[in-house]
Amino acid sequence: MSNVVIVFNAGSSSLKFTIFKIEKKSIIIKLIKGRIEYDNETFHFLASDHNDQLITQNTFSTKNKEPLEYLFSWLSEHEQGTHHIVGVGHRIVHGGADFVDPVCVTPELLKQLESLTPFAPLHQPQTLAPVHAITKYRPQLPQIVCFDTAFHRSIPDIAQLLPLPRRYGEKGVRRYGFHGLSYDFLSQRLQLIDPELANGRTILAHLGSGASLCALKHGKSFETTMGFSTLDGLMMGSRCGMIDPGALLYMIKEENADWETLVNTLYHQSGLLGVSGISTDMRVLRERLITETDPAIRKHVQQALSLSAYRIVEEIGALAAVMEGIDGLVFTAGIGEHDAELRQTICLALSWLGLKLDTDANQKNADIISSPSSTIRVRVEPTHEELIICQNVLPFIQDAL
Ligand SMILES: Nc1ncnc2c1ncn2[C@@H]1O[C@H](COP(=O)(O)OP(=O)(O)O)[C@@H](O)[C@H]1O
Ligand SMILES: CC(=O)OP(=O)(O)O
Ligand SMILES: [Mg+2]
Repeated sequence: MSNVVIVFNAGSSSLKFTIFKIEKKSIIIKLIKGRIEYDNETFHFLASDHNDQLITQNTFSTKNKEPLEYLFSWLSEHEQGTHHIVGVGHRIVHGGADFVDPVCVTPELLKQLESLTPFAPLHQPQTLAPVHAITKYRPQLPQIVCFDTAFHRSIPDIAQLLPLPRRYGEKGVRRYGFHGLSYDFLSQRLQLIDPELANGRTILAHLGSGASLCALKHGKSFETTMGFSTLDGLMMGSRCGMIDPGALLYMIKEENADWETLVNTLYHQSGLLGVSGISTDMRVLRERLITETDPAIRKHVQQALSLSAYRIVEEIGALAAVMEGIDGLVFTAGIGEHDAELRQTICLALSWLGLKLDTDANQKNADIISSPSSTIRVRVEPTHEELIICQNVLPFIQDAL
């Protein structure tokens, strides 16, 4: 019987999970990886084995089945008495000012984390949902939560302030930063494969459905593009990123926009979707640029792609300025790992800094995509938020291993 840990990585567009086998108390081996994707009143369940071979693919109506209940019944069938679940790890998007280190779930802790929902009104309930589900379906399992905000606690105090009246700061309205588990993983990975970048001035670019940059200086987060909320910084799949707050004042005054309308506009209808009018999904937009025959639609798709790249270049410039230079650039997450075209646009725009792209290596999604004479080393590195969460779970469950 193998001891296994289940890790949940709930994000804006899906709930990913990974099942890890734990050997000799500390060796982590990936067994199964899967995701649950929500689509109106249905959910899709996909799972693949350690060789990334698809083992299950199903679609259900949420009226008939609760996704996590299904996951546990699937697990019971699938494991056939071979797996013993010893712990569960979760990504929680917001730890507020108080939670930095991973912590074991208690009813009291859950209440405290729920009280942070006003700071991340969409993500906090999404990332807490699997915690609630396990409390319901497997209450005996120890659950450990890890925070997306934690890695950014090293950002200088001055950069954590928002230039608003003091009373907002006192209520917790300040800059936090997100995608910290991804950045923590990458900084540890760089320590192994490229210590010079890990300890130098490196910009980590997490480009997925949600997107942000982290300025990694001497191994720590020095600045990041998301701030108070997951709306800040880069343009994303359906989120606007940084915009002039005057645009919100306009929506409120001229269109009587209420909270729900603003949430829907800024979180769900903006970004790539808003500008293209077509999709939140980078792959769909790339395809559409090739197949679309209507020049007006093509123009909008092209503008969405160009604006997304432009905003990344702008923010790289800002982060390089506050770090007083840049030695490395690392692309990660769905878009960062796979979209050679976007990486090329960004890298060409940074050639004035001495960045030289190896276009062949870039097309192949190679580990290093800059040429040897480049002043900035550019890497493509898959992120693994689930692995870092599993590592964080292990100290809590040593007695059970
Ligand atoms: N081969 C690819 N080329 C371009 N974009 C891709 C590719 N594969 C995935 N993506 C994009 O990555 C994004 C999703 O990234 P991901 O990191 O999985 O997001 P999340 O974890 O936030 O759900 C989508 O926009 C998707 O189109
Ligand atoms: C913090 C955030 O934006 O997360 P995600 O990319 O999962 O939406
Ligand atoms: Mg993600």
